[in-house]
Amino acid sequence: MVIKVYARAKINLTLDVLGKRPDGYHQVETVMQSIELHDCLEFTPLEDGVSLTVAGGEVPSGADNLVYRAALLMRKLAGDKKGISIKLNKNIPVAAGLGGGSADAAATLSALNEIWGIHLPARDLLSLGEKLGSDVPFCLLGGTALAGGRGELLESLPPCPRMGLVLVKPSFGVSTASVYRAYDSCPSGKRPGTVAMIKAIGERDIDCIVQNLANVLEIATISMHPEIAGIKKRLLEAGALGVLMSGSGPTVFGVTADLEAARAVADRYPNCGERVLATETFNPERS
Ligand SMILES: C[C@@](CO)(OP(=O)(O)O)[C@H](O)COP(=O)(O)OP(=O)(O)OC[C@H]1O[C@@H](n2ccc(N)nc2=O)[C@H](O)[C@@H]1O
Ligand SMILES: Nc1ncnc2c1ncn2[C@@H]1O[C@H](COP(=O)(O)OP(=O)(O)O)[C@@H](O)[C@H]1O
Repeated sequence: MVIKVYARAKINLTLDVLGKRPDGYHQVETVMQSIELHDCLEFTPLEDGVSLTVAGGEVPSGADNLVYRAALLMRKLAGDKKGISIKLNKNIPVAAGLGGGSADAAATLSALNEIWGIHLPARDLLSLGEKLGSDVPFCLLGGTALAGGRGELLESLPPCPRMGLVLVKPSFGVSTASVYRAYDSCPSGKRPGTVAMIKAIGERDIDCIVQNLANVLEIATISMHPEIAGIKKRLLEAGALGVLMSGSGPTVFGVTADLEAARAVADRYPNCGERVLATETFNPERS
């Protein structure tokens, strides 16, 4: 029996950094949004052991993979011998600011919670997810949410209106740690209007959402990769309503009225060696 699961990526509609914490992480306040772009995972129960094969992405296939680490965490809880074979089909660009590894880890925690009959309540899964990464709790919840703390304090928000998205991922990846380090030495830019963004989402006002797109990490990542500013400019010229770098980057997303418009903007975008994808926002209650 093979159980197939989607692991959806995320974008950050706002990202504010409120300061540095004693544990070395940064206090963040960010409106996060699930998107349709997803990895696919296939789970096949085994007598014992954990095996992982990866297709389609430059990611570790052993114990360093977040899927493998999530399976080991769940196996400890499962007590008696439990085994699983996992096939990970990567579609989400890696080290891109789209939460790909976090999404895969969250999908693995949720799937094994059922397959191995552990049935942990949601709050316990969220605590486990936090051990694997700051974005994993959001990826467990999905939809539209306000995240605080390191990213583990979540408040669900009303579903964002369905919007088209054009994702432009340059050929390089960036490490989240290096971006936060660069941020610490950058002058802080314009602060996001998080309250105004939440109001715009509640009113399902796409124009107002676009006007409130803001990410304070952009200035740090652009200081290391100035070409990101050019991507933003070209996406707007191709017809995006608004543009923003997602998370620690380097992916830039352009917002459009719907998926069809996103495909049209992606076709018009003058590709300079980037990976360009058209997708849309995802909220489970809408599907
Ligand atoms: C920037 C954000 C925004 O959603 O996403 P991505 O760009 O990674 O998608 C997240 O804060 C990234 O979360 P995640 O990618 O899980 O980072 P983690 O593995 O937890 O941490 C990697 C490193 O980033 C730094 N880090 C991460 C989160 C945080 N709130 N403060 C930090 O300073 C720390 O140096 C940490 O060691
Ligand atoms: N299943 C996975 N998918 C993607 N990256 C993974 C995975 N497991 C471990 N990683 C590692 O996690 C790092 C962050 O990857 P990813 O989550 O895609 O980036 P981001 O945090 O920028 O969204 C990468 O350097 C990658 O090597």
